[in-house]
Amino acid sequence: MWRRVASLSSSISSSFLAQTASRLNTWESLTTGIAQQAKGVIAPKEKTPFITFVLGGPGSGKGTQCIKIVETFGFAHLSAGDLLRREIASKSADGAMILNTIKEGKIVPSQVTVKLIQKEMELSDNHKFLIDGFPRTEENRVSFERIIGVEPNVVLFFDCPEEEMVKRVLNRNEGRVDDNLETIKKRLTAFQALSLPVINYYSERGKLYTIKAIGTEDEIFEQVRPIFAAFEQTVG
Ligand SMILES: Nc1ncnc2c1ncn2[C@@H]1O[C@H](COP(=O)(O)OP(=O)(O)OP(=O)(O)O)[C@@H](O)[C@H]1O
Ligand SMILES: O=c1ccn([C@@H]2O[C@H](COP(=O)(O)O)[C@@H](O)[C@H]2O)c(=O)[nH]1
Ligand SMILES: [Mg+2]
Repeated sequence: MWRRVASLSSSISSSFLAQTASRLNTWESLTTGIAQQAKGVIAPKEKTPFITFVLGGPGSGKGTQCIKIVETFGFAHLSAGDLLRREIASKSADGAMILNTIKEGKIVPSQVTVKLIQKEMELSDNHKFLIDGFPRTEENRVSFERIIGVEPNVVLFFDCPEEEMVKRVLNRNEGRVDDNLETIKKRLTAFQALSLPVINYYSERGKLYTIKAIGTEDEIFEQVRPIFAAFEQTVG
């Protein structure tokens, strides 16, 4: 089971710990983890987490390529959209709010999404994560760093022409409430206004890998493969 507490020595600075101590929820999860480890309840973490953010507009092929990355490189796939749809299906307290937000092509409050991602990471046996469709805004990005306390190692950007994205989404046929022309237009606008700044942020920090997301699924994966192959030795 992945525990962020176990990566303290390698990825969290002492100043981060001091900041974290002032945030009750995070501190609780840290201290609980430490106490459990001291009691031998959970195994100490053996590997540092390796985090990939998978970004791109609606229908750019993020989910499709994530399946291939999982098959080939053994990552855990956490789709933020799927986690939110699961909340709707489970009729949780946030379900109705999430449904309305998705129908409107808007972005769910960061705290809600980050908590869902955090829970999945903590439950996972894996240390290699593909976080698909997140962060969608600068605020999402900052929240993730603040709550989870780590930055991504790699950020993939599936760069796809709008016309192609619209065509793919309208043909998807999975019964999604947001796969209609009206919502797609809103999602594309949100992507341009809110998500591109996140992509630029990671580009400036040398973490961005841009994939030309046109062609067959296999052709696109041949652009993705060498990125993870290059990390395989070090990541495990
Ligand atoms: N290279 C491709 N060529 C044609 N169709 C594709 C390609 N890749 C994916 N698709 C199809 O396009 C649709 C959208 O793909 P996918 O669900 O992977 O996109 P996504 O980026 O995850 O979208 P969203 O952000 O809306 O979840 C799916 O029906 C998928 O099968
Ligand atoms: O981090 C996120 C991820 C998704 N959303 C909302 O869900 C839909 C669908 O997401 P997909 O990644 O396309 O499955 C998206 O349009 C947003 O409304 C979100 O708010 N935050
Ligand atoms: Mg998807």
